[in-house]
Amino acid sequence: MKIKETKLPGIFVLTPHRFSDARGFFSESWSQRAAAEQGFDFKWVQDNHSMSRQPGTVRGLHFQSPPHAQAKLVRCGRGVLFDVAVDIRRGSPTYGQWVGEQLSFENGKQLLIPAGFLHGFATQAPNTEIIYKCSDYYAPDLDRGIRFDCLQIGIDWGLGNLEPILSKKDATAPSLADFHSPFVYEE
Ligand SMILES: Cc1cn([C@H]2C[C@H](O)[C@@H](COP(=O)(O)OP(=O)(O)O[C@H]3O[C@@H](C)C(=O)[C@@H](O)[C@H]3O)O2)c(=O)[nH]c1=O
Repeated sequence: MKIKETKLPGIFVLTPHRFSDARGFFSESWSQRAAAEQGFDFKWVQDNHSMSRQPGTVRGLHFQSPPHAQAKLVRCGRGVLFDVAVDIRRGSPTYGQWVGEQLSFENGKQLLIPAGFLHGFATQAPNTEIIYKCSDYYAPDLDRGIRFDCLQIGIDWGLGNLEPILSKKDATAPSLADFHSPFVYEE
């Protein structure tokens, strides 16, 4: 497993080794032991899987509030997507900053996003599937969102000419300016 921190401290790209042979490949997509050797201490309790039919589907930006905040480990099962994390920890030197990584079935990359960050993604191919581990269970009352096109964050989703396809909830989400984050930065 190759582990590389992104330009946004706290967000990592994990690339599992693929053992290829005539049949295809094998990889360990997560190893608690390998992660512990890197100083990571995540315990996953829920796996999510969603599929988006149309390229240009944007889901996000989402987070769950404490006491059920979620860390996430995200990968692409089929197709291609642009996965994004945004720092929303109050007092963080990188508050409001974002990082994006292209995740695909082909490249096998995973994005590790701790609690305290927004998560969202845009699909770049038909029928794209995302699979992600979560460190806490879904808590609908604590499910929150920020606009994917919030000007203060300024994410370049790489949509080109595609009109973003959003859920109703995401289309009416507030921007960062109208938001008091429940997360506080700890050094
Ligand atoms: C997130 C979630 C949703 N649901 C249900 C609620 C709803 O009826 C249906 C669709 O939910 P949503 O519209 O919120 O799905 P979606 O927009 O895909 O939400 C997800 O977006 C990505 C970016 C994340 O990071 C996730 O944490 C989650 O917020 O699925 C669950 O049962 N469990 C879950 O964990």
